[in-house]
Amino acid sequence: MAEAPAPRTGLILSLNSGSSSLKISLYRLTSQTPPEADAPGDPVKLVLTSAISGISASPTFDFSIVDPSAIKKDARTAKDDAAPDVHDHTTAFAHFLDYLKQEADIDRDQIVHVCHRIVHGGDYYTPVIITEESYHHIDRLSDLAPLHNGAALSVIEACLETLKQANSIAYFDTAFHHYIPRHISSYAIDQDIANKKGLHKYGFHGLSYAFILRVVSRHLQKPPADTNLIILHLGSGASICAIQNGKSLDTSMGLTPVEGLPGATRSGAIDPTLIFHYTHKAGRLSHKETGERGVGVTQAEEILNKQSGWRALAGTTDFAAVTKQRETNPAAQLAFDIFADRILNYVGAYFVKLGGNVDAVVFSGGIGERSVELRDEIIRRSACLGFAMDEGKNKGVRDVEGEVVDISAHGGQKKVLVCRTDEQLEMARQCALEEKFWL
Ligand SMILES: Nc1ncnc2c1ncn2[C@@H]1O[C@H](COP(=O)(O)OP(=O)(O)O)[C@@H](O)[C@H]1O
Ligand SMILES: CC(=O)OP(=O)(O)O
Ligand SMILES: [Mg+2]
Repeated sequence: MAEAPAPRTGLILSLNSGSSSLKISLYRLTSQTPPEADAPGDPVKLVLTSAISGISASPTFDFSIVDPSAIKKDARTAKDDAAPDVHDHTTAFAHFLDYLKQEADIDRDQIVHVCHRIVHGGDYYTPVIITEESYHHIDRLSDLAPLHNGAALSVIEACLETLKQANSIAYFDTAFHHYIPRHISSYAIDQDIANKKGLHKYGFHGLSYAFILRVVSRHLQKPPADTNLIILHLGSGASICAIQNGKSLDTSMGLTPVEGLPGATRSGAIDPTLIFHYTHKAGRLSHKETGERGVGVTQAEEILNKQSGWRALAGTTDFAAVTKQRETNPAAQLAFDIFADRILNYVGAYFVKLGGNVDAVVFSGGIGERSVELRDEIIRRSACLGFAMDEGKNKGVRDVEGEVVDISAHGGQKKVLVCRTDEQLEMARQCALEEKFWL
């Protein structure tokens, strides 16, 4: 007789090191027995959530306990929104651990797995437990994601030190894009060199796209494998993905997250030779602090990743401020207009690539979920593709309540949706369902 699987207990901590934020969620398993992958409901239940935003500008801190049984009796009542002692992902994580100790009735030893969002996985396409080998693999890719991999590794190091009993597991943004057809993921360069050095489109925000595909297809009452979408993930880093029959067909980011749309501090796509006219020191190593772990990047990479985007155009990394300042500040108007223009380039191209077979255009990410003005601009200007939005519904969505909100105009041929993405839940869910992590 087959042996019954061991009961599963414990907590899963999910950490999402974004370029401007550290988002953290803690979950309990909903069942001690292994759930089916297609079972309704989530295999995990949220206990608490925390976010440190604006990490390198003016950090703010949010901490909220969802499960009342996890609230500590003598919790301090003051909850600081500013986090002056935070200046990078390591100090952000330390700030969270301090709050966890003070506010939550949680035995840290119950945390069995810590899921880490790793932006660049190179040729790793499935989640891996952090070992010396996988750690060095991620480290070697740091210069292909200079705002991300190093920051995530610093948080991994802190976890290995403070949560010794837990496995640290890496989940890769790049995995979702693994099956992009070769003629779309290849650059028109010497293929021997491209293959030897892994120079192709990887694509990012994959955990977000996986989450959105799942909840939007459920909302549309279609199997994911029959769902076709144009998803806009617009945050400090912004990208767009064309989903055909539940798979990534194309996405705007490339070898690195700098390709495609501009962002808070990133240029987005430029003529690749521009950088040599911008500075004659493009290839030299940057003398500036190159991230928490001092990853060596060139001046070109420093300029295109950290000194461009809204920061360079409008003097702020906050797109809400860019939007607000438009009336009085032409530089802010230019930043807004450039973003809208580049987004429209992809909406048009992906609509054509999908042969017009698009169930919905979906807005997500910090900007996509909150900017009434940007959604209005994009949908108004893509009306020729059959998208139409209800102005009242659009204005009503400041913060998405629930996972998906339909803001389409009545009678519109194609749906316009806003989806609150949740990369932490996507990782925790995959972790709970992955048998090999629970043996
Ligand atoms: N009300 C708002 N209107 C427009 N943009 C906003 C608003 N609130 C937040 N944002 C933008 O969202 C960005 C954060 O996006 P998010 O996806 O959470 O970040 P990250 O890229 O670090 O994961 C902020 O930098 C800010 O520009
Ligand atoms: C890939 C990327 O740019 O991620 P984020 O938007 O979280 O910084
Ligand atoms: Mg993000």
